[in-house]
Amino acid sequence: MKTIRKMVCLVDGEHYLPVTKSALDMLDNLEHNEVVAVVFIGGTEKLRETSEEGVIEKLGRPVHFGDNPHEIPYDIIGKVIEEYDADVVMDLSDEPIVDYSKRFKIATIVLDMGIPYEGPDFKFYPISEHDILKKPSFKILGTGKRIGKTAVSAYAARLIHKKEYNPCVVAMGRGGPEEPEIVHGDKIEITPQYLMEQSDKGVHAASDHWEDALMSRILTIGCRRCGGGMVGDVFITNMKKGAQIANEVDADFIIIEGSGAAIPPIKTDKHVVLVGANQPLINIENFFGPFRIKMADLVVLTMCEEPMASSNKVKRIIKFIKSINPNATVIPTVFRPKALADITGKNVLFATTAPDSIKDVLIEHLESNYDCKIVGTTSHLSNRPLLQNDIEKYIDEADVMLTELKAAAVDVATKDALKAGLEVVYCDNIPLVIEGNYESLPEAIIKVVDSAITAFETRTGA
Ligand SMILES: Nc1ncnc2c1ncn2[C@@H]1O[C@H](COP(=O)(O)OP(=O)(O)OP(=O)(O)O)[C@@H](O)[C@H]1O
Ligand SMILES: O=C(O)[C@@H](COP(=O)(O)O)OP(=O)(O)O
Repeated sequence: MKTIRKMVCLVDGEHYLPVTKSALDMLDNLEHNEVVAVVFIGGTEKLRETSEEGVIEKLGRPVHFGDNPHEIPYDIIGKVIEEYDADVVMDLSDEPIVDYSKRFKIATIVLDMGIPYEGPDFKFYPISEHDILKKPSFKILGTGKRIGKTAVSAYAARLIHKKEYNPCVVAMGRGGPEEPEIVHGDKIEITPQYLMEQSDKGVHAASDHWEDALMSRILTIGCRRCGGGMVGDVFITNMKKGAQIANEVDADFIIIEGSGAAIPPIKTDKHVVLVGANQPLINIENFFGPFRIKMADLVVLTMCEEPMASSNKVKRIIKFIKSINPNATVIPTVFRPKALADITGKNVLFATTAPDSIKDVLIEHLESNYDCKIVGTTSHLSNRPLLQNDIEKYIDEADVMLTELKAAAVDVATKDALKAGLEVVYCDNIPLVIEGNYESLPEAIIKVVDSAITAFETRTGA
């Protein structure tokens, strides 16, 4: 037997009330649907009856109003959903009361309460979350691709390990394995030759769980996903299986890592949200950027330097994040490369996915910190033909291929370098907090870990 859907409808004064009433009656007459309440979200043009009592009488059901008739009562929408324990919100309004941006704001509120938001030609679903983890956990999600989720995930795993908790990472990626794959970064030595063997077997050996395992030397579990919706759900993923494996392995804290702007469909105790200051402001401040930001206990704002982001842009993003999620800690950072093996005095060919515009900063950092010479750089690690051209250009001058473990790092960069007799050294991206009055990143991460452990213990009585 299907249950009845309790529906809250959003209506306005830009529709003639009898027209709105006929839509409400129609929705009410649908089998399995009950309009439990109406929220009046503004407008006057078609109202002959302007008193609240008059509108309630004309619509024939409970109607809720905000204090200011010229503003959408976002808070009232949330309260009404709660009061009526609604299952869905149906929007019967239109321009000029709602526009695209206002609808995304409404959607953010509704979806955050775990129910769908519908209109005549759209339906947004809340994200799915499997409640299956049997250990304390947090998840790392982001507002876009290549903004540092993996770098921060690996950094957090190392910190947690130092605290003598035993973490594992479950990562999903679009190049992940058909069946969740365990990489024992804690036990095996992940050498370039070992990664080549994996790659020759058809494995995407530069997938995020390999990167996490190499950078942090902990156990990781790799999963795949296809598709990413606007809110953050994926179309398919084997992450549920991956999370179940995490319950069984020798680890006592679980980091669940997202892919692109897709949110891992696994319920966790806390959330770390990565936002790239290099991203267009519209994607951070509008659409479903705020939905992700509101989930955060900690926001790591990455790429906070020129030319990716001016200091004014960074300040504006921090202010915006604090305005919509005042409880979250916000830490602005930049990334700097760290070689995982000695490259002192070597001639280095550096392969990265970082944009060309930051190349000189990264070269300067490597040369001054490692006393090496960067004889060539390619920022085409994720474009195989261009990468191959760049490698051919510089390979004769280099002793070492220094590469991030991403994209074509194994099947092209490592392979070509080994073939040419070069040493291959992998490179991590370390988040550093920018100058200013900000919390320490390690402390903020450990705070999230501790609060996740407390939340887990409270939730499970453990
Ligand atoms: N100083 C910098 N400025 C801009 N980009 C940088 C800088 N340093 C590193 N990067 C780039 O930042 C990105 C960080 O990638 P990271 O993998 O951590 O992000 P992600 O969101 O997890 O993506 P993926 O899942 O592909 O690994 C890389 O492309 C790296 O080359
Ligand atoms: O493309 C993706 O799904 C991952 C990387 O995938 P893998 O290479 O790890 O499979 O990158 P992200 O979007 O997290 O920045």
